[in-house]
Amino acid sequence: MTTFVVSLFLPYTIDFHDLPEEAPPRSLADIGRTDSTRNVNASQASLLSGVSQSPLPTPSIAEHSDFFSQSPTVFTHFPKGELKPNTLVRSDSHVPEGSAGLLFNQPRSRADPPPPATILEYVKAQDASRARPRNLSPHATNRNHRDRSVDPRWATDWTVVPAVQGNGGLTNAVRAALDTGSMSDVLHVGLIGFPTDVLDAQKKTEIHEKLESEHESLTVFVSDQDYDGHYAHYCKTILWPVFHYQIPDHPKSKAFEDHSFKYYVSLNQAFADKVIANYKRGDIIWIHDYHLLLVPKMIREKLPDAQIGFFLHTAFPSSEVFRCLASRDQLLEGLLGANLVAFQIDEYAHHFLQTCSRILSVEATEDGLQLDNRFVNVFSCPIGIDPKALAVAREEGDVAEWIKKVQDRYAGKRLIVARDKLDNIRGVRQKLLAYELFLNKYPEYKDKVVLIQVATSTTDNDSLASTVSEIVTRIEAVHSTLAHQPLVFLRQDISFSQYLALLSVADTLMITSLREGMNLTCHEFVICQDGEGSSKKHSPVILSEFTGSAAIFEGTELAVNPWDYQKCAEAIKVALDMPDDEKDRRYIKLRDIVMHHTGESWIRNLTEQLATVHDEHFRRDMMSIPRLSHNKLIVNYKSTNKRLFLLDYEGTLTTWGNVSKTVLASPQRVIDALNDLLADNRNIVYIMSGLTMDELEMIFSRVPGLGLIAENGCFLKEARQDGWIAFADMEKTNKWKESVRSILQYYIERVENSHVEDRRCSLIFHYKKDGKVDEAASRQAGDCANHINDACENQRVRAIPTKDSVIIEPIDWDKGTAAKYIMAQLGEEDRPEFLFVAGNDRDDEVVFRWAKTVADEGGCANVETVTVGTRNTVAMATLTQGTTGLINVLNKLAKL
Ligand SMILES: O=P(O)(O)OC[C@H]1O[C@H](O[C@H]2O[C@H](CO)[C@@H](O)[C@H](O)[C@H]2O)[C@H](O)[C@@H](O)[C@@H]1O
Repeated sequence: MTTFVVSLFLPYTIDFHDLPEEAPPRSLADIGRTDSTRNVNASQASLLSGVSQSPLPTPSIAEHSDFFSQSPTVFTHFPKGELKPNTLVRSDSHVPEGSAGLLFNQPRSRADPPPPATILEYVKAQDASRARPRNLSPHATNRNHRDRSVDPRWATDWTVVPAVQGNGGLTNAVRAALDTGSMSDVLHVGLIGFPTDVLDAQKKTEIHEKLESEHESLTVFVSDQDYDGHYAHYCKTILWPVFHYQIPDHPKSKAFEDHSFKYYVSLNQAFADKVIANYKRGDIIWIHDYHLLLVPKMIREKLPDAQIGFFLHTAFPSSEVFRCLASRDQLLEGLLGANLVAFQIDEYAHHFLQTCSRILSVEATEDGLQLDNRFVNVFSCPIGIDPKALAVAREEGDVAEWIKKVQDRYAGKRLIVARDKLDNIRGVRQKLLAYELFLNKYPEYKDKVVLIQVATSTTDNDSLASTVSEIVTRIEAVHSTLAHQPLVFLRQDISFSQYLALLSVADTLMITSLREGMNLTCHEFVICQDGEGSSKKHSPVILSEFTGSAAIFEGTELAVNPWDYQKCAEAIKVALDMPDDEKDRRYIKLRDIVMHHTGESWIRNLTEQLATVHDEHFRRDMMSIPRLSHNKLIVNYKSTNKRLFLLDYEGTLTTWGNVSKTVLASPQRVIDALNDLLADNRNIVYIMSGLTMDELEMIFSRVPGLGLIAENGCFLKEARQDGWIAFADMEKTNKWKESVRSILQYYIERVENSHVEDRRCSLIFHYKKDGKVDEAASRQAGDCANHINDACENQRVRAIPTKDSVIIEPIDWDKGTAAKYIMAQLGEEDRPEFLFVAGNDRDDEVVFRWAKTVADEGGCANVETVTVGTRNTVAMATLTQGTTGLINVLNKLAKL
């Protein structure tokens, strides 16, 4: 049994080391590196050898950069500088887009340049392309076009090296799970991290084979156009900002049109095809992150029984933000191909449930989403780090040396450290503004504190970079003196050893992301702060409340709202002034959390959860639910003297129609079957229904002794008794109805031909128009259900969207609670020896579940639950002949 770990980038890439290096791309300067960064320069070398020390008490910013510019080659990305496959990497890798090729010798993209940034230019380009003669290749007139043909120079020597880009947290978690045996037989599926148009077919085959046979990796090859269009354009320009609450609506934004969605689809399809071609029955498929949202559905279409899990590493926004995406339906439907969709924290899972219920009008429950013929479980499970491997890495290589160097260089200073990718979501601008405010507000700290901010740049964020530069310059101009610079702003990455050293000596770590799925840097900080004697720090973490990590740190961090500069400035002061005993108290809890939520336990939880839900889905699948065995039923019926029947009405004993339109007289054969059953006084029979008490009385007036459950469990007429029992408190009911009615009024005004049906204990919002449901109406209905669920949470009511209505009913009373009551009333003496439950719909599942508990707990020896519907169910048996089949069964029993 193989586990496919499907994520955009493989944990490996290729270095074509013997080849003359490719010319750097135009954006190189933006990335903040030059080609010389591949070599250690003289001053860095002398610094590294420890020969040179700055003559100034504290160095200038440029010298600070020199101080940290150890040897920015690929080796500095790994502990001990080893290029060992499966090595530990930084969890939040933050490798700037397109920069991996600067570390290794790798081809550049042959794809056409991106569409112009402004709408105006885009329209001009479109017009020009339309005016082009038909028989001419569009590339022939494109001056920027790069030659797409293969280049024989790349048929050179190459080696497999660990990748620096991709999801470091995932790589570390898989490695830890393999080490501990929580996982075995893994097959990674992904890109090798650079554009491959330039490689010939033979080279691609060689690479594919080597990675498959020696590194358990299946390489997905896509065209450079798909690669760029998918990653740089759709993922980075549209999905990434939206998933982090930034709607790209600036007129200059390239996201004005989803021109790149087609590349997203195409790359997702290539991933799905690769998995499908290599899948064997019983394999497990895990798909990771926002780059591959469509893959679950694409795989499900070809492998209906496969065990598919999806984990989203980023945040998932509120439905109000998600709905701005033009391809929102396809993206959600893509995810719903999985058996399990998992998120870092409950908040994101909740947003996803709400978004699906709102946009796709599907029923959301606490556990997941009920689709027409399948259930998709939704779950949250935070990723973590590998604390053991990190602790070992801290003891190795030149980490101790760097700790010493940093301590010496900043002796007597309090250090605030941070390492972020310089993109809009990391809140670096906000952090600098808060720090500036701190320096202004608390001048007594000016000479005592240094913020070391490592900002790994992105390729395409000129405006953010210049805003940040302005703030850096201002802080320097106002607060730096000849002897002290309170800000060290590094526009390039530091080595792994320096990173561990900085985290070890810091007096606080400051993370101010505006949104972030998790943020594993602060987990790594916690581990680095541990130690004995003088190496023990236990410094606090200042952490944005908008990160997943803040949700699991339970207040042991100093939580901040990054937009609240005053509070952020105060948090810095609190962190620096914190007494040791409080530091220790917070630290011990933080460490427990980080040690508990590890990458390895994350994999274990996800694997277990997926196996459980897949098994459940498989059992629920109609194909695997056995047909009702008439023989067994007859034998059990004949051998028992106390029998209880709970029979759903609409859709089970009579053909399904809208609740309000069900014919108020039941077919004679139903009446006859029920009367025949009741003729045997060893039988107790109940009808379960959404209809009102009056409606049921009218329909079953000719079946004396029949028990009735009205309005889905809110009212009960006990078998062979007169009068009704009301479970719901009518005063409370009238109160919630009043609030719900006012919400419904808003939707009635907006949805043509909609109306509200008022039942005693429930309200039904009907929105079917001329027998059809239009898309806009069903979207409004989804909104309506969410609106009610949010607003009336405390009133114990829920709104459930169905295909043509929204049912608003109490949470505390349902058919299951009525069934439980009936059983309790029968008492020990009359406890049934035979229990038969029949239903067809969502609201019957609670009764099936209750009956199963009765059987499991030994409350009844012969329990049979049967569904006449086609939905997923927990019922033990199915009756494919529908209502007719059920009536035949009842007739048969009555005649025995
Ligand atoms: O920049 P990308 O190649 O598109 O990848 C996105 C980011 O992936 C990783 O971060 C995500 O996963 C982390 C671990 O689950 C989580 O902490 C973070 O919040 C997620 O965004 C990677 O660490 C980042 O460098 C990438 O930018």
